[in-house]
Amino acid sequence: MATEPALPFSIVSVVEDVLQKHGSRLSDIDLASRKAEEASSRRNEAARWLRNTVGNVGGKDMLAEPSEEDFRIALRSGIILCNALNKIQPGAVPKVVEAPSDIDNVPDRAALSIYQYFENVRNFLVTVEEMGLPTFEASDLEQGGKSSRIVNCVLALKSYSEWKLGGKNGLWKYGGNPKPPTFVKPIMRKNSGPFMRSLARAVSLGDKDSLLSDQSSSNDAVLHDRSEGGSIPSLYSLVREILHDKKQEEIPIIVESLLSKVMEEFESRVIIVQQETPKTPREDKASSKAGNSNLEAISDEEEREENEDVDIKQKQNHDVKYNGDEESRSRILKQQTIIQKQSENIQELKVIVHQTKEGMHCLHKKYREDFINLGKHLRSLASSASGYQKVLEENRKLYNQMQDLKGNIRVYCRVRPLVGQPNNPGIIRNVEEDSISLIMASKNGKEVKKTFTFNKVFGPSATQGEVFSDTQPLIRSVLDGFNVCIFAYGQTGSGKTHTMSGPNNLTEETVGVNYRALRDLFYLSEQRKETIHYDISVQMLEIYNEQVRDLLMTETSNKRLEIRNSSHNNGINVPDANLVPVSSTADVLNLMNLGQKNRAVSATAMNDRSSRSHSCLTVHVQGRELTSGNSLRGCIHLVDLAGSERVDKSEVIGDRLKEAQHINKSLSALGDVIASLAQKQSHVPYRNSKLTQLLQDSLGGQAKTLMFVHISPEPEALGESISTLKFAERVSTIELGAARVNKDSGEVKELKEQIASLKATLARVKDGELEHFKQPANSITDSPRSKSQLSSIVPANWTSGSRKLPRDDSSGIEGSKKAAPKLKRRSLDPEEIYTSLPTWPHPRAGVNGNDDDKESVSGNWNSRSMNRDENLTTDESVTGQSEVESKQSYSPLLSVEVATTFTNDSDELELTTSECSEPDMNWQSHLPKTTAISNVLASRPNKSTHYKQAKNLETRSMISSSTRKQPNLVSQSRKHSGSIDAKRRSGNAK
Ligand SMILES: Nc1ncnc2c1ncn2[C@@H]1O[C@H](COP(=O)(O)OP(=O)(O)OP(=O)(O)O)[C@@H](O)[C@H]1O
Repeated sequence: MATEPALPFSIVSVVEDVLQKHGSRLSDIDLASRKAEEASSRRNEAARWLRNTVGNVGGKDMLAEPSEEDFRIALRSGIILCNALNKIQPGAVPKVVEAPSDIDNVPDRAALSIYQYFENVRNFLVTVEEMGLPTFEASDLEQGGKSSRIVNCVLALKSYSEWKLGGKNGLWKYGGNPKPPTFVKPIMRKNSGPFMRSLARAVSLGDKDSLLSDQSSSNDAVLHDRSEGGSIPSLYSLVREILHDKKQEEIPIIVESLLSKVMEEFESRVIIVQQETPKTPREDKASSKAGNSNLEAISDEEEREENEDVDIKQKQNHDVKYNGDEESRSRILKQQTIIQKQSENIQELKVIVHQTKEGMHCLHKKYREDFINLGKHLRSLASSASGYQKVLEENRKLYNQMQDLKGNIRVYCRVRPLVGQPNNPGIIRNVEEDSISLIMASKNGKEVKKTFTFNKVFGPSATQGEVFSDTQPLIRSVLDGFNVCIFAYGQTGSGKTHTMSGPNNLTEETVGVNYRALRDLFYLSEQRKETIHYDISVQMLEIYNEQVRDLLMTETSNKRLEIRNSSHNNGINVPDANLVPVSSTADVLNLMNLGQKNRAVSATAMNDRSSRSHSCLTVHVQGRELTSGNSLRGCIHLVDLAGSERVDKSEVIGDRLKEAQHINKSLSALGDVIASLAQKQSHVPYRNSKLTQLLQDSLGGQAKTLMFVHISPEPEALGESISTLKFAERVSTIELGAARVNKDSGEVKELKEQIASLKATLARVKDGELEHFKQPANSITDSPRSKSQLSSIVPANWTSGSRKLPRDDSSGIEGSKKAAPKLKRRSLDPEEIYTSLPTWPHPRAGVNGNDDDKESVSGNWNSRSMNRDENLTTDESVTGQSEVESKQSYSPLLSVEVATTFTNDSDELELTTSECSEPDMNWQSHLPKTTAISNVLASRPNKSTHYKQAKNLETRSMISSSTRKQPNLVSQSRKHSGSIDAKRRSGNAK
């Protein structure tokens, strides 16, 4: 509920002003007669009441209308007063000294009066004061005293008596004019407080009636406590100061006049105040709100704070208005000013806070929008990344499909330039992109041009880089989990080693396929490192006289290495050979250097550095997809075959002859395998030679094969060249099924490894290879033996990425040169190469640094690997069974016959010897081509007349002369197979 606001001025201030304005005139008022009348009236009233109450005292009655002197004398003894008091309140004065009945006879009347005076008057005054009634001084009973105060006291008693007789209870409050403290020291009794407090309350703010009644009326009694305030002492003193020297009878008139003036002043001030009353803070706030839209957002809390401020101000205003102290008023005004300024500052701060909140809100909104947009952007990026991965997968798949369409056996032909005559074409007449024409002399002396077609033909001027550019896609397939075989075929001196390794003096331009292939592997694996982790390791093997040797051994060892089923050994078919991890091309060069040093080479009549052994650099790649954990493995065999020329030209005897026989045998076995693959026979005779065993996992439907056929342009090499080209042309017509990627999920891979390990252990136990059982050495880093070998191969400071063989390695090369003075070997010293190779950018990096994105890993690895797993055959070592097969399939012709014989048998042997015998292989029938290849091989010129030794004839009998002469190869081969076998057996017996 709303309360009336306090007035901005006090009663005291009004009375002060009125007194200042009219005080002098008040004193001029002649009120003597009125005062006298009023005093007489009041005295008579008091006298009558005493008379009625006390009656006769001492035989004398109080006069009804006594004079002032009579009234004083009558009361001077105190007896009437005490008796009157006891009448009102019995026992109030316990002992009243009565005057003797014969008071007139008392000798010392004056002394008795004094006695009475002291006892009765004192008791009366004390009691009256305790009752809260106005008192008077004892001297007022003497002559010259103020009888008006005695009258007041009596009238107060009368009023009290009437109040009490009226049956009222509680505290009786007297509003009369008490005795001023300045006249006499008040007698402070314990019960005097209530009377003084009631008087003080009566003269309070707005209680002008009580104030006036105090001074004027005889009905001075009941006043109501209606106000509170702290102005009583000031107001009291002001009025008292005006009235104290006035006569009793003048007071009512003075007060009346004063009151009227005060009323006028008061009313005028109220009017002024009402006119000047400022708008309330709430109204201010409302108008401020209307004018300032910014403040509309001020919260309720702020409004409450504002109201509190306003309340404080009002309270302070109130204090100021009602506090007459100018000093405190100015102090409060200062505080108000400060508060006002602070309030303004607060308002400014509130505006700033409001604006800041608005800004924060906007920022929050903006950030939220940005966040949402960022999320959308991220989602689209994630979607794009996912799509990109799918595109990559598809790209890889298409890439490998494209490779498949090109054929999994590809044949490239390369013609070496004529030695010392680079511009002399020799027997080569024309070289196209995919064909080569030779000039042959016919029987009648005319020249006959013979053309052969291949996947690619490189003329004498083709560079090493050009040759490799068409090989590169196969290298990438290795990282996609395919097996690849690249081998160089051709007669001695035709340039096989030049293509695979490079010439004697290696430069950036002249390094061969081996080095470039590994460099590509490292480059691509680095590009794919975000998705796939690759481990690359290398083996170097040599097949010499049908014995497998480790070219990475550091000590001379005649230990025969066994070739095993690679599926049992994590893709490694010669587990006992050193397998050296490599991480840079420098590692590769060092290893190739070591292998070159260990390679068995021997002099021949045709080429002082021709190798009479097959060398094979095998690179094993293990990949692990970082996201899925799937693993894949691929390997590439880089084979530099021994010379394919016929033995009679080599003019060798003894050991050289034996070497030639083994070489021919292995090359014939290679021809058998390829012919079988062309026939899509269920059995492929891989076991007929160490070479085909070694390359088994990289020949056929599981792999991609590239044959480099090398041709010498010399006229005297024409026969060998024609023979080689015919063989190669037939091979180039072979179409195999799609290659399969070797990819296992992590679980399948683990299980397969366990199975392979168990079966390998079982096989070794059967073979009595307990030592191997105890120390399986799949990797040079896995077995102590391999580690010791590695430490002997590699110096202690040879670490990955910076491996270099010491300088004295070249002395080792020199040593080998001394051992074989006719032989040269090319330098693979990394330092030599590096000094001649300033920088070696990736061939395609300059065009598009993201080749891998274009040609990448194939898809559906899992499905393929699962199919492959399901088709796993009985696990038996491929070793130890070649004898059986060699009897059945010795030459291409025989292989056709044998295949025809065994195709429907599907004996266990076939199932266990080749994964190519899987029933789901997509072989195509090319029977006429089979005849053709037979013709190619059979149509080799009968060089028996050139053989200078009878043993050479036996060697050449691998391809039956009678068969070669017959066009119907199949029937003829069948017809003569028995005699061929007889010849071979005879030769073997010799
Ligand atoms: N394309 C070529 N360009 C230039 N020189 C070549 C080329 N091919 C081979 N030669 C050179 O011909 C010679 C014989 O080559 P290479 O040793 O590579 O023959 P090969 O077939 O490996 O012989 P072998 O069977 O005895 O190992 C070497 O001096 C070699 O540098």
